[in-house]
Amino acid sequence: MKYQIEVNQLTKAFANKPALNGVSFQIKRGEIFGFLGPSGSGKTTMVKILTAQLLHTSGSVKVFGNDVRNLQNPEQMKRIGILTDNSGLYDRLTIYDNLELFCKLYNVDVKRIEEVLEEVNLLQDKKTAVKQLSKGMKQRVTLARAILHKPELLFLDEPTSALDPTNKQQIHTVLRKLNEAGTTIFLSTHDMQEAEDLCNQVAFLHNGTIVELDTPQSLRVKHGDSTINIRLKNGTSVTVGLDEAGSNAIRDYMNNGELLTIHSNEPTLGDIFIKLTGRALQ
Ligand SMILES: Nc1ncnc2c1ncn2[C@@H]1O[C@H](COP(=O)(O)OP(=O)(O)OP(=O)(O)O)[C@@H](O)[C@H]1O
Repeated sequence: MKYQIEVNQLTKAFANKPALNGVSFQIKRGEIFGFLGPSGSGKTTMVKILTAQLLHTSGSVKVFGNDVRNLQNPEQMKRIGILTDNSGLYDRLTIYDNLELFCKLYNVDVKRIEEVLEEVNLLQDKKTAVKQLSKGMKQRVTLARAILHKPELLFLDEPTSALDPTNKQQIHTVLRKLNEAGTTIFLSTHDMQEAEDLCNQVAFLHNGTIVELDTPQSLRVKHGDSTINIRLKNGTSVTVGLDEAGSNAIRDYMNNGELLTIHSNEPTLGDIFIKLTGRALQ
């Protein structure tokens, strides 16, 4: 099996109104695939379709090489983990007791609870009731629950939305480690920095259609203007091209001791999204 996920000409309509239209992409094992789009572009709908919670209108969707409906089989369902904004945690139970319930559901040894809480940096809080947790801590419990059964494929729908930078970083660290250990990740986000930091491949979603799909690096090269910005010690700035004239200019500034800093003018993913769609992701 070459791909963990294969989507071909997918369409999803709600009451004849299309939410996703002609969407195609493939995700290889071990990738972190970013599905980027502003509010209402169809990200959650895509996650629900890929996790067999919602049926698509037309096109084909394969997960682990089989029709997505195979995920309704509990044994197949155990191969995936899902984190959505609907946490499904029991507020009055402790972190540990919440995870214990899921251990029973997934037939996972309770020894795994301490291991997973260590991973999300919550071991010392295991006896705290969920209702007493901060938003960031709660989200880390939700992540712990999603990875409790060591899924091969993890779906994350806006996992760090509205979290502070520290909690966001902690979640990113966990995701990187999981990915290094072989977990494939489908990440829906409107946070372009998150996508730059984590993803091997990104799809830009606009009004239910993919308008661009590539590696972040290739997108930056494709949509960049191939120039370098030079700041000189006298306070002025100069823009030069990535050509012989540009390199001669840089060499001269260096030889004359005039050079202060050099910056590439590569666009961010956010810049590229605005260029393609005319609107910001946030
Ligand atoms: N159950 C539903 N019934 C009718 N329309 C729906 C339903 N679910 C989603 N939609 C519509 O489909 C479109 C895509 O919604 P979706 O929730 O997938 O977007 P999103 O990118 O996840 O947005 P957000 O970031 O705000 O969660 C929207 O126009 C939404 O109103």
